[in-house]
Amino acid sequence: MKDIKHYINGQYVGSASGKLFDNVNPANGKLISKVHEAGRDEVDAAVKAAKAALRGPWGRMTLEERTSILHRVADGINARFDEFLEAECLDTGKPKSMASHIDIPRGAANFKVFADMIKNVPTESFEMPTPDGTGALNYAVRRPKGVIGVISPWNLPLLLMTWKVGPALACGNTVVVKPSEETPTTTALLGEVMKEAGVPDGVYNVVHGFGGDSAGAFLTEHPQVDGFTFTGETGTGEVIMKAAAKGIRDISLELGGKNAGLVFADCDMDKAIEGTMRSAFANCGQVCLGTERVYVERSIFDEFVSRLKEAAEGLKIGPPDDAEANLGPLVSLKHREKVLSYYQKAVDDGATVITGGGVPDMPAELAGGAWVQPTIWTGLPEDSAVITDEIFGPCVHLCPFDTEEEAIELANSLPYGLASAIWSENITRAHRVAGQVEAGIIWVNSWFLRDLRTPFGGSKQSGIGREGGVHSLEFYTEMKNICVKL
Ligand SMILES: NC(=O)C1=CN([C@@H]2O[C@H](COP(=O)(O)OP(=O)(O)OC[C@H]3O[C@@H](n4cnc5c(N)ncnc54)[C@H](O)[C@@H]3O)[C@@H](O)[C@H]2O)C=CC1
Ligand SMILES: O=C(O)/C=C/C=C(\O)C(=O)O
Repeated sequence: MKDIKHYINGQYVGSASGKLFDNVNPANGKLISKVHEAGRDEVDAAVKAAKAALRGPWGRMTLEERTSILHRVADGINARFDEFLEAECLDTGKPKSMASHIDIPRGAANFKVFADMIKNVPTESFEMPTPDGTGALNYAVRRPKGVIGVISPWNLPLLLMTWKVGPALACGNTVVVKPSEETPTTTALLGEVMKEAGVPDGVYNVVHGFGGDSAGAFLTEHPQVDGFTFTGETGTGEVIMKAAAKGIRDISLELGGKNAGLVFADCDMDKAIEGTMRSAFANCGQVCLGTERVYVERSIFDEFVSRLKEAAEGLKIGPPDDAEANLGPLVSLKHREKVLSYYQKAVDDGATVITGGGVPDMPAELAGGAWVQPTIWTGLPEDSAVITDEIFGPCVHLCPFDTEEEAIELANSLPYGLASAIWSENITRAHRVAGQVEAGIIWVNSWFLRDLRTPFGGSKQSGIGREGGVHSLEFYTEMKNICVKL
């Protein structure tokens, strides 16, 4: 049985405690590997290696050298594409058809895009008058922030981890990554690619383990980490924020959501159905940008419900290797328990179950997997927990509205503000509504269309800060102003 070790200072090392935990395939419940759980000592060694590497060859490299290495990292991921794909799909159960188009290519792109960006983004400069008439020149330079603690989730493991590691390294930082305990493999594998690409030892470190009282907490409590970037649940974000406050460390938090889709009667129905299918069911509903509540203008409500039902019932549930499958399992049986508890709650709160609501029949070899049916409800009151909580499953509640004002009010009614999808062919309305929905990311007539140069993050309880484009560079660097009296 394969064991997955930490990657510290350029070496794979096991835990001194000998503590290992199981990494289970969610498609069949079988053990994939054993994973070393880091104690405080391994986390300390990783942070110290990262600190030392800042002063080593990495810190002395020219921008050109550093960015060429990051291009080699991207090329290295692509060269081992099938290995990354296999590992990601074993850990998550997601269809290979999806991971080969989204997860793995984005893992490589996250290095290339930010390596190119850091070379091309200017900094500011201001000339100023002085009383003696000679003047002064101010100019800003970027310096790395230091050691960045990266705590990443399980839903898009390689994509979301590299979304942080790519810009952090492009800006000259070093990192200690704590991947989700559910999906450790691709983060571990990336250590090999880093080595092959010539990334100096200590620049990229990985420690495995859980959150509280384990590797995650040990990392956030470590005083030599200079900043933290995290994607995951809002409650976890609060805990990390508290830990970061000690020592005044910077944070970037991309947290939970309960995003609204708004479908107006003047939409292109085919596009709205196709888009809502993806925003409700892609990655088995485990995308923070997904729309678990969709409000549909009353005049097209019945048609929308029946067409979405037909499309959802056409989804093919299956394991990663099934080329026809477009719905994999949830990440774990534990997560399925949570999702199924909301399926039950929906019934208790009086929902009409349009489709799904339970566990599908699967062949015997997949019976131990974390399968759930794609589910559509109508008829729930807006204060039901099914409407107010992030479920993170393949489910959506559909609710009719009568006016644009009502749709906006419904979209804005929750304390989250991550994303929204608006469906309307009336461009004036689309702009007007987009401007009023309280969320960091609004898609009009699309969903999850990503340009990595754009600001990405949530408002309200969906996060603090923005990453993407120059916003990543802002977070991963310290801007220093140099004022020269002429
Ligand atoms: N992308 C997103 O927005 C995600 C949202 N979620 C939501 O969170 C719910 C729970 O899933 P979890 O995996 O438990 O999410 P989580 O937020 O607890 O875990 C995400 C990462 O944070 C780490 N972590 C947890 N507690 C920590 C702590 N005290 N200190 C430092 N690191 C810590 C975990 O080990 C993991 O690497 C899901 O049902 C879903 O609703 C989960 C994963 C991703
Ligand atoms: O950066 C992206 O394109 C995707 C982001 C998705 C999440 O942050 C998520 O699902 O957690």
